Amino acid sequence: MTESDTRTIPGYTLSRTLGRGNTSLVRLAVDREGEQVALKIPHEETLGNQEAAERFGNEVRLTLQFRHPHVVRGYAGTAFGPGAFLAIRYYPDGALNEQLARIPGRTLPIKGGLRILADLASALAYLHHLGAVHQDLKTHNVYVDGQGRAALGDLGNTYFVAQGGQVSGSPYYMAPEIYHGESSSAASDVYSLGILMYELLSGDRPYQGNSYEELMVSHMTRFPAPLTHLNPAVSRPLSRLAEQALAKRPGERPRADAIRRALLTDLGETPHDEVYEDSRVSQATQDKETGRTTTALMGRHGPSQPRSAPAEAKPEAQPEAQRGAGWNPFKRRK
Ligand SMILES: Nc1ncnc2c1ncn2[C@@H]1O[C@H](COP(=O)(O)OP(=O)(O)OP(=O)(O)O)[C@@H](O)[C@H]1O
Repeated sequence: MTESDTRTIPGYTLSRTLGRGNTSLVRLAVDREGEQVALKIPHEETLGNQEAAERFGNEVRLTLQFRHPHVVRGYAGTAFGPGAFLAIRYYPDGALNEQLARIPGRTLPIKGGLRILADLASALAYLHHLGAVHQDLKTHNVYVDGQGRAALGDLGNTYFVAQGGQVSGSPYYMAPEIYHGESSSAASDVYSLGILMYELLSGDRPYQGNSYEELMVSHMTRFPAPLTHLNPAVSRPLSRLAEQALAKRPGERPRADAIRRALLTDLGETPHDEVYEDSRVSQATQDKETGRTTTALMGRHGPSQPRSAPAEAKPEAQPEAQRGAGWNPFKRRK
């Protein structure tokens, strides 16, 4: 039992633990309106480490700021200090990796997979439209509701390109240029989406490796079989787009919105242009769908300082990469 297990958050009745990540403990809770929410409570070590605390503060700030049906909805939060927390929409089935682990063969019905991917492409197109990059698209950060609609969560590493940010990513999903130590971009998010397309539509991630170095070589030098060969239910145009999303050069990758359109076409729908609400945060706004008041209680935080991004993503700057034993291809490199 840690300090985050015993903390109380004013205004919420806490119940069972939903999960425990590297940054926070996630508890099911009921708010003042009697609605269930997931409460993210940072670990003591997170609050005690400036970089981790800033990442949590960033997640609170951006989750409350962004407004999109396929970005996990934030209801309230405190970004910094001993009372830091984030209240978000509760997903009873947990994260997508946990859902997949319960499905034999880890393979979703084709329409379910296409729908999740279309929702995620829509979320990325929205972030990219705002000039932001997510940097950590993976099944662990995707939440799917009872209707099979997906939302992208975990915005701790998201940053606005114009303001600069620290490069990060998870080895299974990381674009070649990030392995090279270059900056992340909308195109590196699209690469991660390409990996997810293979994962959800073929049942396997396209690049494998038993160490950081093996996985890096795989991302940099190999080319996966066309998706349509692995799953004939995938149309040729979509298969081609998935291959392009995995282009080694960022400039050759399609935009997230083009992938959204192709996915909707495969679902038999006519893709329309998406119109975005103004996402600038107001301190207290009414949520249109739920009527719930969203309150952003923000402590000392602001846009992160521009940093020289690439250095920390370089393999040589990753001690875990050399250790081998602690190797976890899902773990965010930061
Ligand atoms: N909105 C939610 N609804 C239901 N369960 C959730 C929700 N958010 C998180 N969880 C559960 O809590 C676990 C930990 O959450 P998460 O991975 O976001 O933690 P974190 O510490 O913020 O992330 P990281 O480990 O990437 O730093 C998830 O794997 C999931 O099981």
